Amino acid sequence: MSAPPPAIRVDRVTKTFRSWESTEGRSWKRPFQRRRARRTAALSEVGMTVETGEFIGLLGQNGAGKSTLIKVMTGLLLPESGTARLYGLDPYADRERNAHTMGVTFGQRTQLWWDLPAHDSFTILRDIYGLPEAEFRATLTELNDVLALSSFWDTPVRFLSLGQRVRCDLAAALLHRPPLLFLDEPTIGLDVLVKDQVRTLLGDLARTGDHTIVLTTHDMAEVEALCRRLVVIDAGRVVFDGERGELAGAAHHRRTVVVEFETPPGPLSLRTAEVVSADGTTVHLRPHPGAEQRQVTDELLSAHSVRSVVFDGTKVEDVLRTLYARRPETAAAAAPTGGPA
Ligand SMILES: Nc1ncnc2c1ncn2[C@@H]1O[C@H](COP(=O)(O)OP(=O)(O)OP(=O)(O)O)[C@@H](O)[C@H]1O
Repeated sequence: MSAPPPAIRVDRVTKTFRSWESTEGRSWKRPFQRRRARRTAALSEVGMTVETGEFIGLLGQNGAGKSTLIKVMTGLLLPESGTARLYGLDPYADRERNAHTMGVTFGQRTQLWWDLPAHDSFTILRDIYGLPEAEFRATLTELNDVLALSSFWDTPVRFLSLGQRVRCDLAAALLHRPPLLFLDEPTIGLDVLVKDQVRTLLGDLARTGDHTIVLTTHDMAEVEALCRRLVVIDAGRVVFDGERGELAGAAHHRRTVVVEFETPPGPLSLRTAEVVSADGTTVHLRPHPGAEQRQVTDELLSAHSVRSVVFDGTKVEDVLRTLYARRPETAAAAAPTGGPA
């Protein structure tokens, strides 16, 4: 018997957007200004496979292509080349079947009926998914315990604050208990307490091993708390796909060390690190590639009176900064095409 297909398989997906830009600058005085076409390669030959039970962080700078990839994976957009499959099914052609197995949130945009109270949207979704009443009530009670929705779920969605709306969107995505979740910035606009609760909820779902979760976020604390595997997109291309702990090596990221000496150490020559800067008793070092934290500390302590040694730059955020800085041109993917229209 062949193995079941992975939860997600994306193979060489490319998506280019065409838009128009003025060649003469914007002005209401020039309504018939000349325009030229602009091509944006939002995704270029993107590939990845996500097995059932994985929780991946899909990361990248603004405009990197994360939302476009989620739209392709969820069948909202057709790629111009390449394929996407969810449990072996085409997300676009089989979107009705897939709707039962996946939940999607787009933090920036609501999936709820704008003029209806959120609770009415939940009831409509109950009917769309054919959920038994008892199951619907039990799930909604659980979600309400975590997301505290009941004080505003009778208010039309368009009157909700961003944080309230995002919480309702999250509940709508989880209502039919889908095994596959695409969460595009699910905690945007949430206060710290609700953010913590959502993080706990996602962590609990992940621990069951039954849920496959793709999370995009600009909150690196969230990534460190939840995601073991990271896929980093830059200018529409996958530039890293691996364990979180491997990211620093792949980015050639070197941490810095801030050493506070008892007295100014004078010129320093170390086997394990180079001096980046020195100011009185404070010295910034950069460990040589391969030098471990303990080796640097041992060398410092063996020859000097040291007050403190702080290793910096170990966070995902610091490593991503290094990774992005390695790219020659930030806007490499966007290029004007053709002449004036
Ligand atoms: N409908 C569209 N028409 C034209 N260009 C688009 C369209 N949608 C996205 N783009 C462009 O495609 C690129 C990728 O956009 P996308 O929304 O996927 O980025 P993102 O990584 O999700 O960014 P962010 O973190 O800011 O949400 C951007 O340059 C964006 O301007």
